[in-house]
Amino acid sequence: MSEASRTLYTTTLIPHLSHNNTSPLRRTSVSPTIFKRNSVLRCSVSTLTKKIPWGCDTDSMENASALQRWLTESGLPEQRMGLEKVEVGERGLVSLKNIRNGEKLLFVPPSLVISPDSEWSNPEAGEVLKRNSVPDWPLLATYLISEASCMKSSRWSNYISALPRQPYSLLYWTRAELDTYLVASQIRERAIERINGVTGTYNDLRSRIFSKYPNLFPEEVFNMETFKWSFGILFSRLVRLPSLNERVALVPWADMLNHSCEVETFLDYDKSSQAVVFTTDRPYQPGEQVFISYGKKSNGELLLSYGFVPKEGTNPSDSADLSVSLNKSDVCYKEKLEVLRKHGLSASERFPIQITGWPVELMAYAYLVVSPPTMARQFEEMAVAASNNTSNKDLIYPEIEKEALQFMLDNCESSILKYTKFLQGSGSIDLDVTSPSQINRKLFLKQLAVDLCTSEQRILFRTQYILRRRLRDMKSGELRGLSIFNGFFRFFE
Ligand SMILES: C[S@@+](CC[C@H](N)C(=O)[O-])C[C@H]1O[C@@H](n2cnc3c(N)ncnc32)[C@H](O)[C@@H]1O
Repeated sequence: MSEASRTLYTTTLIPHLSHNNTSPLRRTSVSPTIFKRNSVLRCSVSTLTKKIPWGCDTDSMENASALQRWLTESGLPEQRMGLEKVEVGERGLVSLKNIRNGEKLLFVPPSLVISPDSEWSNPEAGEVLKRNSVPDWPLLATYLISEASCMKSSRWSNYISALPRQPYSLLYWTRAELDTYLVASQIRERAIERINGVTGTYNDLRSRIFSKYPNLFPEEVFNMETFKWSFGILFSRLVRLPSLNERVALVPWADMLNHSCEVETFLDYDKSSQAVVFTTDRPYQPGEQVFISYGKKSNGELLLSYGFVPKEGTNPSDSADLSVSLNKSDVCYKEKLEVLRKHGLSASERFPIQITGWPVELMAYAYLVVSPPTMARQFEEMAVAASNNTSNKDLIYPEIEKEALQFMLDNCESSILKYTKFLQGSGSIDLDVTSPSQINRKLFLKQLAVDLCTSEQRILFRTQYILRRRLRDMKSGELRGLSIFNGFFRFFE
């Protein structure tokens, strides 16, 4: 949600644990030091699994009010905002008084923040994860499940009860839904990568840790479904706090704030007030919903992590990924792939295009794809520029500029065609449902996909227009040059 969280979400999305072990659960003997007396029975007992409150309906105000009461009793100072049903984001924080521009709000004390150092209601489980050096994200995902399973005996029970039972992120879309609704958008690939990342992380934890301590981590509680839930919560609520060395944290109350593309204010830890705050960048009148920014994210990235798409044309950070590939029939295919790999790239790459233009990395990749064998000595510098690892970014090769622009135009046009096909056919998508709730879900997902594809296609149309105009200008420049040359030729004749 904070500006700093952007890098986390947009790069290596899931912390890396090795993803290669997908073998079925092995039940090994329990470590004697861990399996002490009734160590776990306090919390994660399988018969209670069904009673565990994995959050509530996304618009439940009952649990939200209980959360607010508990936070106040636990040290949250008096607030200038209240938690209410809102038009944007279902539940959100609404101004109770006049709020000035530049005012600090929230003041959530560290004791009400969940971080990788938070105490576990079941300390043995926490110790096992820490002994195994589990990184922050899977650690927090396991922590949330563990605390949820402790129900009322967890100090976070009011917080967990107010979390959405099914976060809106793309983690909850089935493969068939992704294939049907996001067929045109590159976000589909990113969603699949993310789902695979979560699955791999869970499988790794299961084989390395959970299966060795089944009493601490019973599969009835710590399974793929509950991990999908906890990762969904992390993707849509976790923040990085720049003033605390980018520490990741869940900040109850602050995470009830919804996102607006029109504000540029982020959550952070404020050393002077020793609390998590944000500073408004506009005034609010009583009754108005107060917003923060979840970071400079494209509509696709907002859909991926948070499950919503801003209104068309309202997101200045919006972009559409263009996918480009080396040509397999290129005589230099092997050499080009080698230099790309050397600089961390592959035979197919995605580059984000904005309404204002394309990145220099894409142009460098295009140069490499179209460059002839005679330019082999420049392959390396093109790959370096494409990989974003150089200060000398603005490469220009006038002799192949036209081919590079044409290559980008061809890719852009074939991508536009996919969007057009999806958008034209979206009215006739077979919803194939058997219940009213299913039809609601399908219509909801379809609307999100149509909104996303419309905004991405708009960016590609603009890119197509600019590319066509440049190519036309280059051609007319060439023609002008040619006619001047012909004029000289006649003169000398
Ligand atoms: C950090 S939570 C914000 C609180 C949330 N509304 C709640 O009731 O729990 C993020 C979630 O809020 C919703 N949300 C935030 N900003 C939104 C927006 N501009 N439009 C639609 N939904 C939004 C999305 O469901 C997102 O996954």
